[in-house]
Amino acid sequence: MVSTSAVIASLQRDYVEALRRSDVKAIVLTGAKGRFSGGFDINAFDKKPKSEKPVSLSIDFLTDIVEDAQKPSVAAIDGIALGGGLELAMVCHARVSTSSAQLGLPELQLSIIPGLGGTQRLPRLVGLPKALGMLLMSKPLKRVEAHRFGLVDAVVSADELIRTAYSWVLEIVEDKRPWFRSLHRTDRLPALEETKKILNFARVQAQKQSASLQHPLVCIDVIEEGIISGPRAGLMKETLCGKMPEMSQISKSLRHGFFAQRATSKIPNISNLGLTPRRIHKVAIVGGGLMGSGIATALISNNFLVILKEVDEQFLDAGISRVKANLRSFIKKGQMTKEDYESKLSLLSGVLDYEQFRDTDVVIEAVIEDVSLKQKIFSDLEKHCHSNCIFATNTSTIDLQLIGQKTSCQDRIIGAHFFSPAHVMPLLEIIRTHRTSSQVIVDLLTVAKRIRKTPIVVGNCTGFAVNRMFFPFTQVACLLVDCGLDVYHIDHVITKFGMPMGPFRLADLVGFGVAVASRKQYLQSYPERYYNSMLIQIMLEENRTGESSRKGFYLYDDMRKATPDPEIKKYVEKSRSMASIAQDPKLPKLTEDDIVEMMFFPVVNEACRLLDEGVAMKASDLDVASMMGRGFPSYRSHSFPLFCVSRIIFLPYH
Ligand SMILES: CCCCCCCCCCCCC[C@H](O)CC(=O)SCCNC(=O)CCNC(=O)[C@H](O)C(C)(C)COP(=O)(O)OP(=O)(O)OC[C@H]1O[C@@H](n2cnc3c(N)ncnc32)[C@H](O)[C@@H]1OP(=O)(O)O
Repeated sequence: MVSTSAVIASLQRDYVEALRRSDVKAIVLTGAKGRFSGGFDINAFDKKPKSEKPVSLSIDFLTDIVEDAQKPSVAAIDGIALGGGLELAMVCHARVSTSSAQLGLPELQLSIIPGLGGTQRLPRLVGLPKALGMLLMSKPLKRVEAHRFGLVDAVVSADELIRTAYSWVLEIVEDKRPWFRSLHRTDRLPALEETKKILNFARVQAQKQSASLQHPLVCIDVIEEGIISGPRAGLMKETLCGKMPEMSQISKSLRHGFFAQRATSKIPNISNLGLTPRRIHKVAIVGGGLMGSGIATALISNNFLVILKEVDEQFLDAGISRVKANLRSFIKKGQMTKEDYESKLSLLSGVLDYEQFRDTDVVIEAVIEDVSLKQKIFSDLEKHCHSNCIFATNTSTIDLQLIGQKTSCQDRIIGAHFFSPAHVMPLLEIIRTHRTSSQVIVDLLTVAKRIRKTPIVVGNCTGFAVNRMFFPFTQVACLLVDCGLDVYHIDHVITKFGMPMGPFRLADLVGFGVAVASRKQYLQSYPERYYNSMLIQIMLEENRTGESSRKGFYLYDDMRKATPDPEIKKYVEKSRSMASIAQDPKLPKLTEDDIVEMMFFPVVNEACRLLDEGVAMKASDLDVASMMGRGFPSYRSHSFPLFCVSRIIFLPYH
């Protein structure tokens, strides 16, 4: 792979040469293989720049040489123009794109300040509100919108792209078209007062979106500097802010996450065998509950033919209604059109028996966590499906060999553990036994990519990887409460650390019945490191089941708003009296960091065991599992270096 600095150096050399040559009137910049540019090589940010002198590519090259040149340039954009790629295109004096083009500045999702003038040129081309939305949400613009907002000057077919760009740039030379230097445009910038209002609103939104991250606010400051003090001052501030050490630490974590996520489907002795994924067209789902309907939604949304089997009409209607509700939520979020809704729903059919299973390519079982029921289903599937059909189970904990015990096709049995809600959560945990065939794994990896899930392939054990890694999380929380710490203080500290919710709010969401059932599995499998708190059991016995009963560790109103419940004091006291632990007077002095470490160090230990036992193949897979399966804050692996399991450290087990 050619290094970024080499690419930039050759671009600069060729550009200067083109400007020098008298036989060159104008310049067209374009990409290769249907892509303009995916942006800077993200790896380059870990390399120390050769020269100590801060060479500003943005000013010395792009602005002074390209934009202020005596010869016009036009960017011919096909495919993606992201990050530095779009910034380069915006330096040109016009932009022509194909209808497949995607143009965006996704840098902030990596805690990188767009460093080639994007913070100055984008607002001047598309207007301040649109530019802020694109930058802060890392949301690209596509064809019609890109043209409507003025990011591109024309949208043509791929065949016409270069020819149109050539004629466009020559018409600029002949003064038949305007010669815009986007850095100096002001026609799309609001008045100063309006600018301040828009920027302050953006600051509030950025804070709401992620209070702990500074780089979105820094980016807004850089934009503001350019509008108030002039675009060149903005470029200077952009260059300086791009080098802020604290942001580069967070960026290091986010860039690790970017590559780790892409590395999960690289599985030694599986993905490098050259196996061709088989055509998967029709998928059957057994069980139309919360998970089954979510999985069905994910599949039909990505054009799979799906049959949903339930035990009777009532359950089937309920399952299909859940799928419809899920699709409507996509429409509400602007992720699906009303026309799409009908076409996707037409891919789903409900059944009450196995008759239509004969030509299914994959079956995903998603019934309750009952071993004998699952065994019966797999035995029936073997009778009704063709001999290459893949049998997947959505179980979150049960040993796959147990599930497939009553079949003779263990090579086709695999785990497809979705995370609730299955049509939203990005992670798919693929569990293989030592008998699962490589072809079946490759096929399911392909399904995962098609439904836009990030797969991690793990071995077969109680809890697999994600739930096993995090089972100490709730254990320690209950231990700390039995030792005297407050339930809501623990939840507050963990939420403040960056988790989507604390362990007790999570227990309410999952439901106490599931929590108690899965704990039994862990007690059987890992008795030596199991803390048997009675807290949840006590509450379950008094019909507190969590969010579903509107009473758990919190009280819930009709809008699912959680409010601390003073009533739980009696359960906590009963649990403490049953625990054989003396109240620790030092406990109230625990700092928030102490609590975070006590909650996460055992998780890191469990992660290291998963690696040591070969259940997980790469530490970075477990980083991805934590971030995408449990919402561990991706920007945190730097401040909690122990957690970034890639740097394995065995810790004394708390
Ligand atoms: C000159 C020395 C530099 C020293 C540093 C000093 C800096 C000073 C100046 C600052 C300049 C800043 C310029 C700019 O503002 C900053 C940037 O441009 S940051 C990068 C912005 N771009 C992105 O964030 C895009 C990220 N990529 C994607 O979104 C997607 O990959 C894609 C491009 C849409 C393609 O998607 P897919 O087709 O699904 O393919 P994959 O995602 O699987 O990717 C395929 C393959 O490519 C690797 N890859 C993709 N993008 C990058 C990238 N930007 N850098 C490095 N590698 C990239 C990806 O990891 C996959 O690799 P594989 O797994 O196949 O090995």
